[in-house]
Amino acid sequence: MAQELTVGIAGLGAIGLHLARTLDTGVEGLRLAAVSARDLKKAQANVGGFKVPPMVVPNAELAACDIVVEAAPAAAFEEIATAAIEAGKIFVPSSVGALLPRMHLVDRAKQTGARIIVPTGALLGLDAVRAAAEGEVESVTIETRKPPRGLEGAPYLKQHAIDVGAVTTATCVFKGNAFDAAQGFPANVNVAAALALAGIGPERTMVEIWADPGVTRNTHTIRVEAAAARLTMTIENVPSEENPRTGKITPLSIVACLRGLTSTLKVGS
Ligand SMILES: NC(=O)C1=CN([C@@H]2O[C@H](COP(=O)(O)OP(=O)(O)OC[C@H]3O[C@@H](n4cnc5c(N)ncnc54)[C@H](O)[C@@H]3O)[C@@H](O)[C@H]2O)C=CC1
Ligand SMILES: O=C([O-])CC(=O)C(=O)O
Repeated sequence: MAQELTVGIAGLGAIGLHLARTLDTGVEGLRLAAVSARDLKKAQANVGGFKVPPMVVPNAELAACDIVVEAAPAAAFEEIATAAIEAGKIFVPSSVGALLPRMHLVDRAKQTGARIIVPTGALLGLDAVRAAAEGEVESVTIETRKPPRGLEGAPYLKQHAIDVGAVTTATCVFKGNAFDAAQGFPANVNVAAALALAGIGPERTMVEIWADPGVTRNTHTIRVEAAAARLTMTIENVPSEENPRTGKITPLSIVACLRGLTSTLKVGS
């Protein structure tokens, strides 16, 4: 049998707590060893009833685990990522947008032996996008539509004095590349960052963000025009109760991603 890998999770919100609970119920080849959070006392209470309670540690100490999953706000990304990468571990980011302006971490990982594994997260089809990007790709676009409250608090909206609370019809609030989208909407379009990394990069990947009172789900449509194929794919994510910005499928995607690190049978590229 393959060796068991220990997992550390940074952040116990919509993604992290769900993931922690799933690992505690038992996932072959993986053991939840440690968690971190902003409020360590609250974290202790959250995991206290687990079958096998993990250690509650500061962010940097998660790097003692084989795999570090970041599921914290983007502002905490650098501390969590740096510790894991310096220690040569497997780093699985949720705040993928925060990786785009820190691509030096990828170079550093090459030196330390760390790996950075970006999960598909709230998106779909990154296997096909990666395959297409092995050949010629003309264009990659993503259109994100969220119920207005799923965009609340984004720095771009504040800078441009856009009040999504007042939106009554579908309104395009951003059009630009994935790099700028990730900076302006750090808690809303990590999917665009993941798409950019899978395909043709953050400068060439084009993004539209819509505040749409007509949708109840966080909806992402990817369009890829490539020499080998044309892709059009849509995912409609049920917003999680804990954080309406985050689709419920996100922690499930991370569980699937972690299983892929240890499973004998792995499906999809
Ligand atoms: N890759 C993807 O497809 C997706 C990524 N995300 C991103 O994943 C990240 C986590 O999302 P959610 O779980 O929905 O957020 P959340 O807000 O529900 O949970 C974040 C947790 O981190 C904790 N936290 C705050 N500061 C911290 C610190 N300095 N160190 C450690 N923990 C800290 C908070 O107390 C909270 O419990 C966000 O950046 C979000 O934008 C969200 C949805 C999809
Ligand atoms: O959950 C979603 O639909 C997408 C999301 O928040 C993100 O990409 O950050």
